[in-house]
Parts: sequence; structure tokens; C-alpha cells
Amino acid sequence: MSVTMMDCIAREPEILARILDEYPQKLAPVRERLAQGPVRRLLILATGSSMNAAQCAAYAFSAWAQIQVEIKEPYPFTHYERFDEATDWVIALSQSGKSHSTLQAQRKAQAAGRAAYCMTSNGDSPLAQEADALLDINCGIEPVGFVTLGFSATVLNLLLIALMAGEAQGGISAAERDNTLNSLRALTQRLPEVMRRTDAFITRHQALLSSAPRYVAIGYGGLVGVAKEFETKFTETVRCPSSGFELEAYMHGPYLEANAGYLLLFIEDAPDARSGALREYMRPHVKAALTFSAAGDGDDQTLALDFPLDPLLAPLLLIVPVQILAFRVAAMKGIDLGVRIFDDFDKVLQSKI
Ligand SMILES: O=P(O)(O)OC[C@H]1O[C@](O)(CO)[C@@H](O)[C@@H]1O
Repeated sequence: MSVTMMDCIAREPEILARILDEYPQKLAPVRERLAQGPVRRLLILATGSSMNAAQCAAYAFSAWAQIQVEIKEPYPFTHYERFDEATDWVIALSQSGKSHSTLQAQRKAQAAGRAAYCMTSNGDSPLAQEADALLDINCGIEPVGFVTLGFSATVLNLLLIALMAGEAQGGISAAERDNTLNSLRALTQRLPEVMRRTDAFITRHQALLSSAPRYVAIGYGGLVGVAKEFETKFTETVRCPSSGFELEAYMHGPYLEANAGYLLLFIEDAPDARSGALREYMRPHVKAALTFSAAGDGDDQTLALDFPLDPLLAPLLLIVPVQILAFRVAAMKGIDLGVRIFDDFDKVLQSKI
């Protein structure tokens, strides 16, 4: 039998634990870069899920290492932008290592005199081959195109890079580093329980989850990356109109499209007054306003994971219910993810090489 998206999600606890054990070796190029001098402005070139993963981890760089992260869509960076000379580190992030736009952007950074660090799970890929240094995501090549395992592995690696930078640049102590590593290990061990709770929640709400014509997720801070990945994953798998918004940005226009068919999903690390106020305002106007929360035991409308944690780590936990939700709602809609559609797309459009 072929490997499914759910098989990949189920491997996350094991693979994330491995990444935590092996990162000092696998991310050795990060140490070498940090030894060359401080990093203040990091440019991450990435598209799709890889861009969303970068958004999940970006604030850890500023909090722990005082690094300003810019995440750029590769194509406009290549074709419309002047290279910012203040950039002192460039990571071209592509899980497959085959996105053509990211390859072109990597070349532009190299032409601007910057060493390109390629972060990928495929060391033989075109991006890896042309890069100046390789950052191995250390999850193997994901056999399913709708990436989940690679997404979570990317977020964890980026958090670990931020941690290494934080320690090297004096932003955090060795004790703080160890506390964070312990929290990450505990998070990884919590994932099987997260999966069980998510399954039960989805089964309970099956009727409304399967019948909505429009899905919207809302997050804040690093959880915007989770909301954006909701958009990417639902669009790829559920194939109904789906969007992810930043909490405050949602209040500037997007709410106006809400109607009685609309399914809203709030993503919270802990009870949040602003997110809660929006949910209560919107609830009478929509089919359902559900919440995924890292904290608490929750109510009928809330999947509560009862695992309070540092908000900077929360995306790594809260992405898992989103991934399972995409897989299960696709199945409820009768979509067979094993059947390829638009099979000639990459051949014709050359977006992946
Ligand atoms: O991280 P990569 O391999 O560059 O892929 C970026 C995006 O391209 C896709 O694989 C589609 O081509 C998406 O699923 C993914 O989010």
C-alpha cells in the first residue's frame, strides 16, 4: 500500500525526536556561519509550505538572537527587488530542493556575493547542488506531495537554528537553551496525545466540518504561519475555498465575506482576549467558530491540547491538528489524495524542476 499523508503525520514524534538528538551534527554549518560573525538580518527565500514554516519560526530569531528575519517569495525577489546589502545571512528553503523560483532566488543572492545556505530534505536536489552550504532538514524525502512531516521538521530545525544563534550571540544562556530543548522534547512526546484528541474532536464535529463550503483560519504571532499552512494544506487537499489570516488583519476587510456557511477556526497558544472577542462577535454570523488551543481542557467548540507552552514553540504543536484536519476533511469530502490531479502541471509550467 502506498504511503498516505496520515502515515507521514504519524511519524512526526519519531522524526522530531531524531532531529532533536542529531541537530548538533546536522546543523554544523550554522555553527560555522555564526563563528564568522554576528547575524543581524536573515533573509529566508521560500514559497508555499516552506514560507509558512519560516513564518512559524521567525519570531524566535528576533526574541532569542535579535535577528531580524525577512521572508521573501522567491520570484518577486529575483525579478523586481534590489538586493538589500544589509542582509548578512541567506537561507534558501525548499523541502524538495526543486522549486525553480527558489533556485533562481538562490542564484541572485549568490550573485550579490552572499553564501547561500540551502535548507532542504534532499541533498541531491538542484538547490542543494548549487548551494554554498547544506542545512539538512533530516526527515528524509517525504513520499507524499502534501507535505506534513517535512513542514514540522522544517519548523523544528528553524527553531533550533534560532536557538543556536541566540546562544552564540548572547541572547540566551546555556541554561535557557537547555530549558527550551527540554520543552521541545516534551512537546514531541505530547504529539501522540495531540493526535488522539484531534481525532476525537474531528469525529465529534464531522457533520459541520464536512459540509462547509468555505474555511478560514485565524492566528497571531508565529501562529500566523499555522493559519497560512492551513490555507495551503486545505487548498491542496480539501480543494474548497480556504484562507489563513493574521488576527488583526482579518478585522480589516476579510470579515465582511462571512456568512452562515462559513467555518472559522481560531488558533491560540492560550486564551487570548482579542482572538476571543472576535470569535464571540463572529459566532452568530457563521456556521461554526471552532478553536484549536494549546492550553486548557476546552469546551465542545474547542480542541484544547492541555499543554501550556512558550508561544514561540506553539506553532510546532498546533500545526499537527491542522494537518490531521486537512487529511480527514478531504476524506469526508470524498477526495482520494492518492489520485494525482493536474499530473502534467510541473512538466508544462516548470515550477518544480
Ligand atoms: O518547499 P518546496 O519543495 O520548495 O515546495 C514549495 C511548495 O511547492 C509545492 O510542493 C507545490 O509545487 C507545495 O506543496 C509546497 O508548499
